[in-house]
Amino acid sequence: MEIKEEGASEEGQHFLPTAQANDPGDCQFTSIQKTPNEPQLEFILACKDLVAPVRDSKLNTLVQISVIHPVEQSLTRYSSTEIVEGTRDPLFLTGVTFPSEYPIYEETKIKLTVYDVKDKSHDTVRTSVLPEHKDPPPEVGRSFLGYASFKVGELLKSKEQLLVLSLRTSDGGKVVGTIEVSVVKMGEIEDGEAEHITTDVQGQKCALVCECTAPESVREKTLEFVPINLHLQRMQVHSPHLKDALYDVITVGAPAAHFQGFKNGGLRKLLHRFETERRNTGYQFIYYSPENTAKAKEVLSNINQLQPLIATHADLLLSSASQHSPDSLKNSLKMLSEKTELFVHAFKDQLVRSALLALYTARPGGILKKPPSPKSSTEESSPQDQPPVMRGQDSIPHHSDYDEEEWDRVWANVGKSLNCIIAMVDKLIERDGGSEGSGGNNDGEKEPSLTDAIPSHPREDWYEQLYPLILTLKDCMGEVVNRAKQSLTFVLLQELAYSLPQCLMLTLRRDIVFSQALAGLVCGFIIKLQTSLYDPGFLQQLHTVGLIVQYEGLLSTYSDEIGMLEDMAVGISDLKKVAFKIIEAKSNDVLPVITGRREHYVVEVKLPARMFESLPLQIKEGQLLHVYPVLFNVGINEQQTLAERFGDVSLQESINQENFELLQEYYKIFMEKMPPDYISHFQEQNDLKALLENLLQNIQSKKRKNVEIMWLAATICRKLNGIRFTCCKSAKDRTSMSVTLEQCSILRDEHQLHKDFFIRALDCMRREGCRIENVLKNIKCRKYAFNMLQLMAFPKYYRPPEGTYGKADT
Ligand SMILES: O=P(O)(O)O[C@H]1[C@H](O)[C@@H](O)[C@H](O)[C@H](O)[C@@H]1OP(=O)(O)O
Repeated sequence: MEIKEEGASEEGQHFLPTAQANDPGDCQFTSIQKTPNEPQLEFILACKDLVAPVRDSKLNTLVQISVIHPVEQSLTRYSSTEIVEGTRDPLFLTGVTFPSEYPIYEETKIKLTVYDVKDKSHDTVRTSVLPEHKDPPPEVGRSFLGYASFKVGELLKSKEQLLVLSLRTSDGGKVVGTIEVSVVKMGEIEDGEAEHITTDVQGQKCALVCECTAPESVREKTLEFVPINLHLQRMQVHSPHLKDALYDVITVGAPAAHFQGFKNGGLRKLLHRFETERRNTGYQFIYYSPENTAKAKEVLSNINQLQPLIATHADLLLSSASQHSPDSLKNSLKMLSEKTELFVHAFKDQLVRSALLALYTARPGGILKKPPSPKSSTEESSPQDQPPVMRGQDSIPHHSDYDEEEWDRVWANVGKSLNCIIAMVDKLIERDGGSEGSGGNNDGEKEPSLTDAIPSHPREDWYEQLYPLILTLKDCMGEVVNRAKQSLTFVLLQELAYSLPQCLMLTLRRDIVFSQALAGLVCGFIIKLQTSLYDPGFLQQLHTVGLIVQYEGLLSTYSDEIGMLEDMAVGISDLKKVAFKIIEAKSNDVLPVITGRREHYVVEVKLPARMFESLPLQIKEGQLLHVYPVLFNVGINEQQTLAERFGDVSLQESINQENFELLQEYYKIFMEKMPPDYISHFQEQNDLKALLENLLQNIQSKKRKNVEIMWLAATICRKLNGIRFTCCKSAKDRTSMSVTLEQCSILRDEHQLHKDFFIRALDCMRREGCRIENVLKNIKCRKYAFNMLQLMAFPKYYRPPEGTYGKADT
């Protein structure tokens, strides 16, 4: 994998005011020779023999880079390296880059301060300008180890542009190790000389890249999101007799959270365990199903909408009453009744009831208070059956006081209050000489007892009669809202309280894996689109069915690769949430744009006008184009032998079975949605049904290292116009064996490669072809990283020729 440093720290660029940077006074300083647009200065850092403050304790080091400008003599924090853990000789991958416009001169001094970081969570680096003699204030979570400084000129003029400086304690006395500063020569990385830099330098784990391009505070471990060794493997076949043909396979390292490691397994297992634990957790956390959680959110949202509406309609009713207007009174009552009924209906679910009990059980204690109750004006002194109502936080009853029926009564009180209002309105209108009642409740029924209980008032004031009833309705409603909000929030908190920390870790892992998978998919989709742009059958398939995306995995179900495969399986499955949209490019910028959130992403692919014009209308109109990802895995190396003899291959078996079903489902949709004439021609050419049956038999046969599964899956994918991927851990060794074998098989099956030449062609591809270049690019050595012993465990056609493999430092 390559790491490239790009650009320079924006943080650093903002420290000095522009006026100062352009100050003619600066000309007295010696400028650094440079080519326009190239960084002015780039260097990398390494420490040696660091002395830990406490003997034998581990060091997690970071270097803070500060600049002392020759005019100001003030110290400006410029950037810092990544943290390198657990070594006294850290080599930092994060370089230091000063862009061409940054005002540094040979006289500019650079100060390097080395810290031991104890608590990474505090390690946000703040920018500041300090007087030179002042050290930065102590940082929480890190302790100062030592510092060194040098002038830029000294570095540039040093032998091989390398300085080895002693690191000293702050009083300048004790030496606590050395720091090497080494200039990166321009073009070095572009020339490929630095291609051997990997994420794991001499055992030092590092996940940072392009550090200098972003302010340190917003660095989030960039490299974790980058796919490993992503390439397009293309075979183009020219033949004097047959049509030319093109075969593409995207090769990429397994999308997995490599940096987090696989000690606890991968996503497939972790997600499953998380769900199970959540469900089975006992008393402290109550498990609510996703449906209940959704219901709680829905009820809360209904309450928030309806409560103010009801209050408004209640006020309108009072206003109609004060105007003594029967029609307006009836209308207001109608609206009030409708909304109140909706409100009451919202609580029909058992959830609030059970959540109230759960809340009560979780937080015993509190004071019981008398509830408001709906009553007509005559009922003031004789409430019958009045339920106690809890108010606010302190209202949760003692255990012995809890009355499970109470909620029903509180809730029913709203309905009763409404009925009292209806009865009163009827009465008032009736007494006012109106001949019709207001209609009672929804069914046209009145509550006779309530109506009868309202006494007659000559020349009565409607407002005064209705006001206390409206107040009671609002009170009763307030009581219901209080309880419902408390209990439903409690439901939502259960989920959060239990799952938040684990959920965040899992989400991060899933995001890391997904982003790697997505990068590969976007690449594969764009390539497929470009190669098939003038194939009408393909375009029709694209918008009517969508594309199959088939991944071939070569990971073993043993040791770390189990977790890798578990990550990969989830990452690939998550790709079904991605849809593509093709738009016309309006400028030269044709980079794809990804929008959306975890549940749904849209990738906009831009095509130049001429190409865009040739697309079917549906695609031009922006129809979303879907993908159907499937993964088939067959471990082939010595680790898989161990898994088969002493371990467990069930992960591979279930992945293959599940994905077979997905593939079959795609085939079904394909057959249903593509036009009949296309299908009849397609069937004449390909017997997909037989291939699928054969694949299923092989999946179920439990044969060891059954590579037939991969061959069949790849063949089916090609016949279905799909996008092909091949993956192993680093996509350089096993992947190389597999894609070359696939290419030779295609030449044999589709392009008349004679069987006598099969092995020769295969060896030749592996020895001379682009895969050995891929290996060279990755590890600076033309050797597949296999030894004899490993190869003995490989299926026959996966062994490279003599001389192309051996001990290689990967
Ligand atoms: O490209 P890979 O097959 O994942 O490379 C493996 C190789 O197969 C194995 O023999 C060797 O010991 C290394 O583990 C390679 O993995 P790296 O990720 O270290 O390249």
